[in-house]
Amino acid sequence: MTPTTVTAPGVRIRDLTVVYKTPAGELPAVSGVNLSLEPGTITGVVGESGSGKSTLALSLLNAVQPPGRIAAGSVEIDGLGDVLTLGGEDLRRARGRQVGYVFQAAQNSLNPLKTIGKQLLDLGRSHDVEDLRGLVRDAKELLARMGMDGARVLDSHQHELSGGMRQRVGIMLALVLNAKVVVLDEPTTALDMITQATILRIIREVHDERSLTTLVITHDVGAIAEVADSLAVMYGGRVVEHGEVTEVLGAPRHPYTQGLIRAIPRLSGDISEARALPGRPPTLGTLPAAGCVFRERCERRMAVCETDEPIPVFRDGRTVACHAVDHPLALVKRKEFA
Ligand SMILES: Nc1ncnc2c1ncn2[C@@H]1O[C@H](COP(=O)(O)OP(=O)(O)OP(=O)(O)O)[C@@H](O)[C@H]1O
Repeated sequence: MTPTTVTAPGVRIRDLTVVYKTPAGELPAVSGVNLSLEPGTITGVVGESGSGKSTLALSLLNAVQPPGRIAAGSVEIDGLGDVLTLGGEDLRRARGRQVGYVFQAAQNSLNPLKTIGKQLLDLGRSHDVEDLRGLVRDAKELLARMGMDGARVLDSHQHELSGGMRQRVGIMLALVLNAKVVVLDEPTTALDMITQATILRIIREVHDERSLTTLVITHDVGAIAEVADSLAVMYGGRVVEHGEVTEVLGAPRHPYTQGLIRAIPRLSGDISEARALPGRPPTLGTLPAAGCVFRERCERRMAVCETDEPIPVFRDGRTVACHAVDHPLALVKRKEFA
């Protein structure tokens, strides 16, 4: 592994809106999202299926595909600029070199006809890596770092590897070009709990060793606590809460985060204490056009939630978008004197 002295870059997502074309017109899957990834940290993004996590991850690589489209916003990465203004060759180079990624279902995205080693060389050539021997050496070291026999893995086809091994190969391919920003979308999906824990630990170690800025998408709130520094909670295309992971999980403020945490089954204690969040998350077609997107499922729903979308408010190291949390009295007053 090449030691590096370069400091980790920061990433600033500003007012990001991504829409998908549907029979009912273009509808937002990500709506006005603001999120900063602090240099050298791991940010986890959690939320139920359909909350916009993968769409957000794709935006970091300007890789949203039709029928999707980035309708507004910017994604500034230190040393690279606004990724959303990059195109063609610049964008292709940035992906892999500056922003490494493992997309959802990475285990299935390897080419079944080529050995992993051949795919590694293809990747190196497509990024004009001159020292291909060095690349192979780095790949082997990374694989060894993840507890695998590098030479054997590079000689294998994907069908010769287990799910956990393929997942680690995906992570190796995301890291091997020395990208400083790494996006991992559901890196542990479909793995058993022990393998999940191992992969998350490896992600944390490699992140620290290489001084990266990392985004990890998952629907597994329990698993993310082990690996992330900060946690963003998404619902209906919005980031409804964001803060330090221990604080968000230890003292959640948004009613949705509270519900998500109550729904985690605990290994110790009564399993019946885990209470599933009532109702279902919205789809693009059922997202309300005005007001709070979570109100249908919210036990703290108020009249204002029907009409006004809550604005994210930063207080005490935490950003929360909820009328009930944000100055409930001030809102009542505002209504009274309006
Ligand atoms: N290609 C597409 N065409 C139309 N709608 C889409 C498309 N891709 C995603 N969507 C919709 O956009 C919304 C956000 O999807 P996204 O995959 O980003 O959510 P997610 O939180 O990553 O969900 P999951 O955990 O299931 O992957 C969903 O309502 C989804 O149905």
